[in-house]
Amino acid sequence: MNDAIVVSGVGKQFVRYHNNKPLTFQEAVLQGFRGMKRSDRFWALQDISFQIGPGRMVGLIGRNGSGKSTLLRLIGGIGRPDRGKIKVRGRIRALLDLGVNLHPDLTGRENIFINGVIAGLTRREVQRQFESIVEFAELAPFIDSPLRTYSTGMRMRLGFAIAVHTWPDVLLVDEVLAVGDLAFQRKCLDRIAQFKAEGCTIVFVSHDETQIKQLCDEVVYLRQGQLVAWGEPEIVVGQYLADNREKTHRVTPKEHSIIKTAMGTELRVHENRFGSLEMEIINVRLLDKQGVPITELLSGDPLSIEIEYLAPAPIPSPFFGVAIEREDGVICYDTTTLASGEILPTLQGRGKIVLHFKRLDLNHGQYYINVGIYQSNGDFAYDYHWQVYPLLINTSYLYDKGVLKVPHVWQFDPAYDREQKQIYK
Ligand SMILES: Nc1ncnc2c1ncn2[C@@H]1O[C@H](COP(=O)(O)OP(=O)(O)OP(=O)(O)O)[C@@H](O)[C@H]1O
Repeated sequence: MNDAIVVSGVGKQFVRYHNNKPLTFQEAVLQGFRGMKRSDRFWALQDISFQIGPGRMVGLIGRNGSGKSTLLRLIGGIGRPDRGKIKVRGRIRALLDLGVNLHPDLTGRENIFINGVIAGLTRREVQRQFESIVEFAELAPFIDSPLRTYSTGMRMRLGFAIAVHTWPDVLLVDEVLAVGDLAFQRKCLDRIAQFKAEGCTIVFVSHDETQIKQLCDEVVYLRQGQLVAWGEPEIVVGQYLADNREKTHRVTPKEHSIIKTAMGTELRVHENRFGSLEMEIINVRLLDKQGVPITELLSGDPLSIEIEYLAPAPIPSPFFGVAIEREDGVICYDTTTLASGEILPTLQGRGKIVLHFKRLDLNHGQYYINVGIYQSNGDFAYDYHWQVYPLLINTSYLYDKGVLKVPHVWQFDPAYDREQKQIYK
């Protein structure tokens, strides 16, 4: 076999415990002993088969609880499949629960030595790598403090730094990039890209489809423990996103009162409004640099998009998205709080979030600002307003083509020909 990883017919069962277990004998009698069965078994993974060639980078995608981490753990040798087989060639390094093996009472320095050795390095190798690990983790001033004085982010950085200073043939990465600030995430991604360039086989779990599409050669899509698709990132991620959109359609209530926005558009579910409405967008304003509500903007001017929301019950870490769509359906720009590295806390009640564009260099034309609030994993939208907020972009010159109006000047040099002739004389 030439493949680095072969997963064949893998199934994994877990035990699920029930909450309705009777607490007292009296309750058990009242429930007719139905709740006495404390648990049952379920398949977290079923009949999963795929192969990964050496040096390939493969993304695992799927909704919450679809089995991604379980699969990654099994590939990493943590637990055994109940059915089927997994074969991995070479030394594996798993970036799963970073920081789990770090000891709180030992200093950063001591942890580097112990964990380096656990990861298969000799003491001398750790010694040689030490400075580089500390530098990567950006922890030099704290390296002799006990780990319990570190923040979660600092521990993660140390865990990641130790892990990436070993030389694996197969690297397993589970969502670790959601940790730390944007600059550190960038550094982790660069390091992973370097591993890839050095021929390391990588399996990568992420909820960020854009990242998956950018980095991976292949994608495996899991749904409820089953393999839905495996192949080209563009196609498989496309299928995953289409499924998510379908879920948003499914959770959108059949009927809801029609609401008129401040701009005068009627919001109608299943027409221009989609989502479970557990959390609602109650007002959106497009504002110019003076904070004045607008529906027209001069290309190159700043624009702020103010979104007011209402969450009657707590909503854990939702994310907000804004897309600029041209009248003909071309998505000119699409961004989310998540993509910008903003992890929001649990939100409840009324609140406001504003997205500021320093300048909007779009070409002249009619656009819409689409606005959405999404469940933390992007499984579905709580509320998504499509083609509700119009924005007309004006430019002083109407003959340019394309989506962008890139600031530019033409510079003509009449002396060029004369100068060239002199040079070649
Ligand atoms: N040790 C365990 N015991 C019992 N059930 C488990 C265990 N580990 C995972 N599960 C269950 O198995 C299913 C798959 O979980 P898994 O963590 O692999 O999903 P995931 O796709 O990684 O989810 P997420 O995106 O939330 O991390 C879930 O229903 C989860 O509750």
